[in-house]
Amino acid sequence: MTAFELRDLGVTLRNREVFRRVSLTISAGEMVGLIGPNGAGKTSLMRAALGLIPHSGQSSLANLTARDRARTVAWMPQAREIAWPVTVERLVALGRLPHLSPTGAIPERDQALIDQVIDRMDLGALRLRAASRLSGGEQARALIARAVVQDTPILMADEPTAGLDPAHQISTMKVFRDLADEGRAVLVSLHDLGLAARHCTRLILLAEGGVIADGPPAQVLSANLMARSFGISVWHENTVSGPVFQPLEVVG
Ligand SMILES: Nc1ncnc2c1ncn2[C@@H]1O[C@H](COP(=O)(O)OP(=O)(O)OP(=O)(O)O)[C@@H](O)[C@H]1O
Repeated sequence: MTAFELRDLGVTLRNREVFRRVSLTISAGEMVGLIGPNGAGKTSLMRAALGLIPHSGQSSLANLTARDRARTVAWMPQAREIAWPVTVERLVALGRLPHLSPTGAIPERDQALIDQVIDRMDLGALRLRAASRLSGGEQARALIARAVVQDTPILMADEPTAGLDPAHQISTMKVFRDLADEGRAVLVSLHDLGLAARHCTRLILLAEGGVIADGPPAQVLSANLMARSFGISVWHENTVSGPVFQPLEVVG
């Protein structure tokens, strides 16, 4: 089942074309990693898909009202700013806002979901701490939890694992993968190609002003495409504990 579609999407910022003619269909159940070198346009692609920046072409999400969009897509931007001194528990609960009745009371069912996600994101010990005073990685986990609690059919996250320690990077990718396996569509931009290789069902490689590869991780992470897009040599092997991918050297 199609979760969202982009048709001939293009973004030009300050007279510079970032990418053009990107057409994609993302389906329910897919865990899609968006990869590409710095400045390739990963953030711009996600923001344009959400209708947050001017673009050419179409995105099936761009014309939703703000409320409908918040009920359809949980969006985790790269900038992680927690402006208010709310507790972690309250911050996560804010993810339910698009679903609340006008009285604003949190229903019991919602509280159970909030508790479950706090547990899943390993935030139990932090739940009564002021979110604005957590470390960068702890704040990232709280913001991911807020997005997960939104309980939407689509999840989009811009570099969600940046700044997390290895254990929390892995557990966060597993949470996203579980959400995809449960039938949601997940799109995450990633610089860690090892995590992308292990946890994504599909990779989209953005470079040279467009999508230059789209398919299963083993295909997109090929030596040729990695040399062409990132200028790196790589080591990639299927092991008993899953695919292992390691960038090796800068080439060319
Ligand atoms: N507000 C803006 N005005 C002008 N140019 C911009 C603006 N935002 C981004 N750009 C430019 O657009 C290009 C794509 O940026 P974008 O942040 O989408 O890339 P990215 O692939 O997400 O990069 P990174 O991996 O470094 O996060 C870059 O060259 C960037 O300098």
